[in-house]
Amino acid sequence: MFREPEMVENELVHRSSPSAMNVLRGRLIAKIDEVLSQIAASDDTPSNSHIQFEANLVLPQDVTGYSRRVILDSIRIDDLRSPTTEKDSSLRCTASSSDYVSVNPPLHSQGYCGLDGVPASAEPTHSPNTPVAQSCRPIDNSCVPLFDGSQHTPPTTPTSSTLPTCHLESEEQRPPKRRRLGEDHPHKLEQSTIDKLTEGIWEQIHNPKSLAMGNDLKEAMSWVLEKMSGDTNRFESRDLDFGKATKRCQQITTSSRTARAFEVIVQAHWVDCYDARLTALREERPELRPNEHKKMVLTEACTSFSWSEKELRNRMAIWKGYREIKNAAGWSALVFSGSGIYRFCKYRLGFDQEAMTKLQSMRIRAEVAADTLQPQWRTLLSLVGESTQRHWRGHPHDWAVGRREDQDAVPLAVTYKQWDPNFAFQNLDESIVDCEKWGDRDPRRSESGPIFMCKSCSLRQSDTVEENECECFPDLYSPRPRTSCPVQIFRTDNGKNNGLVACCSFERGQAVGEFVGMVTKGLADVDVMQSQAGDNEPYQIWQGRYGNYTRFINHSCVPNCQFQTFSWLGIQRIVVVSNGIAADKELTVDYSGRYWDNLDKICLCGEARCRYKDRAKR
Ligand SMILES: C[S@@+](CC[C@H](N)C(=O)[O-])C[C@H]1O[C@@H](n2cnc3c(N)ncnc32)[C@H](O)[C@@H]1O
Repeated sequence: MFREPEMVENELVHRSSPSAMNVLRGRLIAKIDEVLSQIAASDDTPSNSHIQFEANLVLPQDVTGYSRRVILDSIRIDDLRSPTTEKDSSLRCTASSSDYVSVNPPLHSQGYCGLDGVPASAEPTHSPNTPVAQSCRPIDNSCVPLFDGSQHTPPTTPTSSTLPTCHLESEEQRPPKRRRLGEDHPHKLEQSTIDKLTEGIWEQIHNPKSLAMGNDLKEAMSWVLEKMSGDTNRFESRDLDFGKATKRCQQITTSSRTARAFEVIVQAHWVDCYDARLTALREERPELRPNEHKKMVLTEACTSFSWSEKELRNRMAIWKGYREIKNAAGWSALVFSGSGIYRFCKYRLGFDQEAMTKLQSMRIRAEVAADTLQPQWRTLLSLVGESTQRHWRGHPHDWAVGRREDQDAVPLAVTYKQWDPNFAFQNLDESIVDCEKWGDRDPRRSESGPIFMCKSCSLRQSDTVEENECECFPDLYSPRPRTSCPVQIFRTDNGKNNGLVACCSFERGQAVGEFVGMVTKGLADVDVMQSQAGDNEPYQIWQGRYGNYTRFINHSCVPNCQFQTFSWLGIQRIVVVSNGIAADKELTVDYSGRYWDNLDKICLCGEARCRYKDRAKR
């Protein structure tokens, strides 16, 4: 019923005619030019590196099942770079409307950050019980945050006080240059197939509509069955109702995806059963040679499937790939792998040890995300006799994951236990306004409508699909349903306690998330984001006990994100915006000099250009 996709790309791999060679040559020259100019222009490539050109010789799966690497040539980066290569500094944030500030630098030494119960730096400095005086400094025109990063013992509740406060403050909005939709991006590195596969898995796990379960699935299937049995009541032949067609199409598309997930699970499991059958036969018939055992099992299977041996072998090669992915990355990765897995397993480009290591390291992470975001995925496993019990419960960000295969995920509270045995953090989608401080006013509101025009794009903002025109940050602000942001809280391995890692890549200018917490004022002893909407009274956003994943973003002297203010429907928001983030990278912002000036820690960002790594000497 669900056909495996046909191969449409990579046709040239199978041809060797002179014209095919010419086409290949032309394509390669264009590709190499593009990649070289991108790398030459990139800041991230150290000058003493070199680029190696390789080809993959893909052998038939039934011979080895792996591709073989052929090294062609290499070139030094230094030889590539021309003196005219310039850095794009357009994203250096020159103004934002918000600053992170730490309010009266709390007590800290090793690693408790200003956000009540945060992490540790490597440099113990003063007694955790001794408050360190910190004062708020005037705000400059940069939009980098000023986390306090210094607390050792976080307060359980925020306190209003007259103590000096350090915070992030808001400035006029000047958004970073954003890539417009549809704009060409000449400097984009092609992803390898394993990267495409893993990103596909993460995207599907974070998309609440990726699997159709329960009634949706039943309804779609019963519709298909009715249609097949000739009942046309539900969609007359002349019925061109667009809304109905869209709904139906969406239902069937998602259901097919679910059925496809069923298919790969069952096929991977079938390979396990095939091996088990082979082992049993070896014991039953020890007098036969290994090839004879194999032949017997294949013949048995060919008869049941009604396939030729060649056909079965070809399919088995792909199914073995599914099984390898399942063994490395777990069932959840298989379920959410989508159609990309077929191509990956059929052509096996990049299906090597490195890919396996990458898949192994995502095993627990993918399971945490799948269990907490789409717990119903496990019901699919009942087909192959696996446990359908959910293992990871709660909110996806109740867990701090590891990035290596041998690192388990741990409850978030455990990672703060040494500083705060009662640590608790409530995940919010939206900020909450502290009504004790603000009554029924929201200090972030500067316009009351009914019509709101975007200050960035000058187009209309609305919470209805028909009226909204603003597409500035569609992942966060649009009437369309939102998907979860593909990020995870992870255990850093260099003394920063937790951090935030990107599961998928984020384009430059794309929103990572809104800085969400409690909108309050007058707090001391804690880190807050400080901002002001128009002429309103300044406000603070405190993330000590309530907030979202933006709370876990660490500092880097070469950050890949920045804070920016944005007004949606008249309410000021503080948005973490990507400067261009590759999948699997830690998300970072620049906390700014003012934040670090008030800290007695060293910076552990590890960048060659780190400004705060040698603070003792300073
Ligand atoms: C907003 S929190 C970030 C999340 C934090 N790492 C956690 O585990 O909750 C800021 C604190 O993280 C730590 N931190 C962040 N970036 C750092 C860096 N580059 N070097 C050292 N410590 C850092 C500091 O303790 C800082 O006070």
